[in-house]
Amino acid sequence: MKIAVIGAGAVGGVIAALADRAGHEVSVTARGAQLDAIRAQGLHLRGHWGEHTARVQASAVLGAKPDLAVLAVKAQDAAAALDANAAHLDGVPLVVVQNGLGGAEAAAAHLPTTPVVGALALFAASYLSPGEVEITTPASTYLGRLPATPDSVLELARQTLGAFMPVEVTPNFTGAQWTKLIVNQINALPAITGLSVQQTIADRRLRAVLTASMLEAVGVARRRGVRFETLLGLSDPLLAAFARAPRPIARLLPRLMGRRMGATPNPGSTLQSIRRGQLTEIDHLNGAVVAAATDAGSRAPLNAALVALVHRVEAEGTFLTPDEVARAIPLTR
Ligand SMILES: NC(=O)C1=CN([C@@H]2O[C@H](COP(=O)(O)OP(=O)(O)OC[C@H]3O[C@@H](n4cnc5c(N)ncnc54)[C@H](OP(=O)(O)O)[C@@H]3O)[C@@H](O)[C@H]2O)C=CC1
Ligand SMILES: CC(C)(CO)C(=O)C(=O)O
Repeated sequence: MKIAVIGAGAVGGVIAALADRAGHEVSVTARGAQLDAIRAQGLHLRGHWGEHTARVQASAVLGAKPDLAVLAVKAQDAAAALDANAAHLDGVPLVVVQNGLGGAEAAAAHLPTTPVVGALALFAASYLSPGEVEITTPASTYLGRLPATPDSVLELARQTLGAFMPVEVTPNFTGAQWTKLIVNQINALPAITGLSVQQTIADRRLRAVLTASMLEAVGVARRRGVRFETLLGLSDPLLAAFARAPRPIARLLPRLMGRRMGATPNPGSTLQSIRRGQLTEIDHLNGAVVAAATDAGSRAPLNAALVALVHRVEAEGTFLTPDEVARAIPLTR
């Protein structure tokens, strides 16, 4: 099958390399040093799903219509990437792999003649040098149909991707987006401190901030009537118990999440953008919690403070120490 991946970074690079290893005819779009490296020496995958060098067709924009396309750019780049490739996406099933709320829905609204499947990657991947992608934690990718997407398109995506990577389908995609957004509360602190996800969770001061921001995000979701989908060990009843638990008990949940992530250092996708000197996706992660709170007539001050600190690091290029974070985000409990 002809599979195109738009945005062959960490997640897109993994999917493209796995599709190539499975024998598909793969084309990717990329830019800058990543495009040059893929053209010159292929796309090299390593980590939990083995080693593979994929010699794929690489360009700045797609040159032909594929049978299935995957969009794997950060949220802030999605509209421009869709516009640039729109000529070859008309009627083509498109899997949108994006954290945050509403990425798949926005893509579907942007390209009304393209049937869209939403996807949440639960695996963790790093792209820290051009042409090299690494799986740091293996896990499934959850797929969900949008209201206007035919079942046959979801089934095509499930069968095609599921043949070379672990895939699950959920009927509660909104709930899955919210559970993943709770998991992605882990993204901001590594971007602020330069520490890995595992180091962040191991630090008592940072774990306290993380727990508090997760509790705030769970509260916002509840006020909006969200039923969390079960993923990565987080379920609706578990998150309800987390919200009710005394704070020292609640702080065990990030520890559990860290343990599930394993020992390979995971910078998270937001710190990876900082390390590459790029703007981050934070407005679509903690920023989405702030927007959802505002929509529900309430506030999410901790999530807003984390967004502001990530923007400060983007602008100044200097990480904060855990003590500086604790001073910048004083907790009442
Ligand atoms: N990394 C991870 O572990 C996980 C990430 N996610 C989510 O998946 C999505 C993708 O993240 P991730 O793979 O980490 O991001 P990356 O930044 O690693 O990859 C995106 C790639 O797309 C490129 N790109 C952006 N716009 C265009 C364009 N118009 N044309 C061609 N290439 C383009 C980027 O180039 P450039 O580098 O120049 O910006 C980059 O190489 C995000 O929503 C993220 O939150 C979900 C689960 C895990
Ligand atoms: C869950 C996590 C942190 C995995 O790396 C992720 O989704 C991200 O980095 O954006």
